[in-house]
Amino acid sequence: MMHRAGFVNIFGKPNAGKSTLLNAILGEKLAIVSPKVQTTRHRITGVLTEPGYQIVFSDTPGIIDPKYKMHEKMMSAVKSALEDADVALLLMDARDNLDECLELFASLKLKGTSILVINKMDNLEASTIEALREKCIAWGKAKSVIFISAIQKKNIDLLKKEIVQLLPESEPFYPEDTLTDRSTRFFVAEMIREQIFHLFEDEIPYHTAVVVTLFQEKQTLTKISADIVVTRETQKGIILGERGRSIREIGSRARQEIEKFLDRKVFLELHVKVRDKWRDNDKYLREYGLL
Ligand SMILES: Nc1nc2c(ncn2[C@@H]2O[C@H](COP(=O)(O)OP(=O)(O)OP(=O)(O)O)[C@@H](O)[C@H]2O)c(=O)[nH]1
Repeated sequence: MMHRAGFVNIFGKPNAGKSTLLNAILGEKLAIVSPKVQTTRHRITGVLTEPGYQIVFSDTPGIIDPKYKMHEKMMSAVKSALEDADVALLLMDARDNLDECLELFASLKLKGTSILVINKMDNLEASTIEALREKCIAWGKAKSVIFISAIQKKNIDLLKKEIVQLLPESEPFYPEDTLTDRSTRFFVAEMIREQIFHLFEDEIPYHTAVVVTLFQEKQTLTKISADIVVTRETQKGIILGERGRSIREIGSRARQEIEKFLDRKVFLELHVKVRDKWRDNDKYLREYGLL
């Protein structure tokens, strides 16, 4: 039987549901999902291996202002990801302005084939879906148009089938049991960062990076230390909370998530560090794995 394999990039505006879709397809919690925008800083690659095919996914950051150096890096990641993909999933929220999204997608220099994926169909009436579908098909720039609900896992199998059809004939790129080529440390850092997103409003999460400084597999548990890096002393105070209440909360929630992910007991130690302007500094960005 012919084997297909290739690279697929999910592309869309912040909050379109890229991380949720990736998780729905892979069935594992790989990318962090949060109702706030711009939580995805890295190119996360998930690998789906099934009989007859292998799909290598990349969850690229949404479109954003190159306001900070970090954002410039994210934008260049978006560009290269688009260039080297066999298939691009152009993902949009069904409630976003259609014309605006289509214009945006049309402006991308896509090399491979693209599928227009309209997410959050659970928010729409059937008649609205049909009207939208007609407009999308009339656009004509995508190979196909698929409505999904990433959160309810609706039409995910249909989408997978469509992707596979568009993949080139190729041997698999990764061993069969590979789920991702990101290190466990990376996911651990993301899980800690996710708790910061859940616990703090406004500015704080955007000024925060998490670096895992120690990852030790002991006989009965895994010992992990991590630094939460912020830009100002006042932010450090907020992360710590009154008598360390907030950081204990972050630690206990993150530990539970990490234990589920690693499927073993975890001892988690968190420290808060102040690094002035870390987001504009190449040295720090490299250290935090953002370069
Ligand atoms: N109703 C509904 N909400 C969804 C669906 N998919 C995602 N969401 C929600 O939309 C929000 C954004 O989802 P994410 O997956 O974090 O979006 P993203 O595109 O990865 O966002 P960034 O990380 O900011 O680039 C979250 O609150 C999700 O729960 C869906 O199918 N239906």
